[in-house]
Amino acid sequence: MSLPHSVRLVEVGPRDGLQNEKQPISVADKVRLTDDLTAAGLSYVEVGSFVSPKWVPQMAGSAEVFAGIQRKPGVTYAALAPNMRGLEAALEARVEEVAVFAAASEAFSQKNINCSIAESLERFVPLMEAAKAANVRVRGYVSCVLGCPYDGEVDAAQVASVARELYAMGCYEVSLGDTIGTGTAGQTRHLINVVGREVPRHLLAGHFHDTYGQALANVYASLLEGIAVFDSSVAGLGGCPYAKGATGNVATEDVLYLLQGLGIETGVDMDKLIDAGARICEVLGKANGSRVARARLANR
Ligand SMILES: CC(C)(COP(=O)([O-])OP(=O)([O-])OC[C@H]1O[C@@H](n2cnc3c(N)ncnc32)[C@H](O)[C@@H]1OP(=O)([O-])[O-])[C@@H](O)C(=O)NCCC(=O)NCCSC(=O)C[C@@](C)(O)CC(=O)[O-]
Repeated sequence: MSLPHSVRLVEVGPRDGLQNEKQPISVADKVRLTDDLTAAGLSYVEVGSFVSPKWVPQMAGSAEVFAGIQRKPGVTYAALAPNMRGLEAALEARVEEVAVFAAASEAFSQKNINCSIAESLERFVPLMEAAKAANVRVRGYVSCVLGCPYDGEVDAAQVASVARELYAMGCYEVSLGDTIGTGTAGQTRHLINVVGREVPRHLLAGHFHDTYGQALANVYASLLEGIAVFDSSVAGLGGCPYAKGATGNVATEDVLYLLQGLGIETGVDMDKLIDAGARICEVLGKANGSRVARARLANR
């Protein structure tokens, strides 16, 4: 299969990247991060989550963040919503798209959203109907597609089954999450082949965490399988509360560098993106998780 001509980057830094940070981060800093990312040319940003603040305290101020951002035409500002309550809050905050999230492993589903996989899918049905009535598109996530911190190996057929359910209930795209970053390129290609029998490949996205340093290889393996949408996080922000030692998502700067080298269009400006990552790392007092950003910043 030939490589795609263009790729859509789904920037998840303000949500997946920040959700596990223990230190307080001001609404102003979250707003600035989102605005910096869209100024760099990113056309899709997951800004926050409308989940229980007891479960994810860092996302509690998402409505305020949505109220503060400068909405640019052509940019989609999205958020997670796990249930009807989350959807209602998201609609009130004028979220343009929501994402529901299920898991391919039972143990992770219980730990993350306190219910079984089947229960989570049932819970999404009224949410999907209400979102459709409000003219809001819904993206679906499947977590633990290449391994679970509790159950270990995850069968690709199980991932395909959950992805098929999300697609059948109306998710316009299904993002496959290697939550603990243990997957390899060979496993990724196999996964896409199996899931691709249930959901058309052009409606699949790759969401790779970099815990084992395999994320960029997995992005490339996915490109070879015809995937053209990738979730990534500026400066490689993030972690996973359920996987000790987990790092963040693949860094947006590193994915952009890979894509530029392949001549694949994204519409993102590397220098502005690096500035956005450098700024939020300064706010967090954290090292930059992007190898490309570190190299470029050292040479400025
Ligand atoms: C799903 C629930 C709510 C179930 O949580 P629960 O405790 O089973 O639900 P509940 O209905 O009994 O509600 C418990 C409390 O939360 C409140 N509540 C209930 N819903 C909401 C809501 N929407 N917004 C605000 N508050 C809410 C509700 O009102 C109640 O408040 P209380 O009466 O105790 O004061 C909870 O488990 C939860 O919020 N989980 C979120 C977990 C999460 O956000 N995880 C991170 C995102 S997923 C991810 O990162 C993976 C991904 C997507 O990136 C892909 C990958 O890498 O794998």
